[in-house]
Amino acid sequence: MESIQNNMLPQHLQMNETERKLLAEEEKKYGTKLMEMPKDQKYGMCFACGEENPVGLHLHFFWIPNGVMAFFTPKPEHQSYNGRMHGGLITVLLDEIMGNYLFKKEGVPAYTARIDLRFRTPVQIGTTIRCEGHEVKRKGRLVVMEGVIINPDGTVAAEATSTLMLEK
Ligand SMILES: CCCCCCCCCC(=O)SCCNC(=O)CCNC(=O)[C@H](O)C(C)(C)COP(=O)(O)OP(=O)(O)OC[C@H]1O[C@@H](n2cnc3c(N)ncnc32)[C@H](O)[C@@H]1OP(=O)(O)O
Repeated sequence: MESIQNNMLPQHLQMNETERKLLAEEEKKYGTKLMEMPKDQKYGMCFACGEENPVGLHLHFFWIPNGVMAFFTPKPEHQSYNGRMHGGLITVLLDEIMGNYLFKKEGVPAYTARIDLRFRTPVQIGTTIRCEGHEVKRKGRLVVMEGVIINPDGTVAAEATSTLMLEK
């Protein structure tokens, strides 16, 4: 269960209170507890999800029907123009949510071969955004995924389509 796992983690790896509250709201919406994807020991230095990376984003991913969800609250060190989250880091969130989902689902690394991304509205530092990803189609080892980031007011902050190659 997420809440038990979260409490057992060191403070800097835990989801914050707002993220936990939003997770509970999503669970209410889906009518079920959402299971967290296990952390991968082999890739502990991953910038987006690794627990061993001292400057990482320490994301937590949850299975949702046909996809994946995560929350992120950008800090001052994640900005570009004052108060606005850096677009490169928004790209990291989208790349990761699509790639990590495939990795966990298939059990082999999924390498991003292409990512097309549209920044629609700014993400403000200190706000909690919701990231979602789901599979669109596949042909052999090539998989097309879609990802979206939603601001607290429900507006789309960014959306992306990526093509990933599954390792043989
Ligand atoms: C917990 C651990 C953390 C998990 C994190 C996951 C999230 C992060 C994901 C990433 O960001 S991975 C890092 C960034 N990406 C890379 O480093 C990938 C670098 N590129 C490569 O390694 C290779 O280009 C790649 C493996 C993607 C493909 O090379 P291959 O040599 O295996 O394939 P090839 O180029 O021969 O193409 C094979 C087929 O795929 C097709 N293809 C390749 N790229 C394509 C593309 N982008 N769109 C459409 N088709 C594509 C290509 O046309 C061809 O079709 P055909 O067989 O029909 O001829």
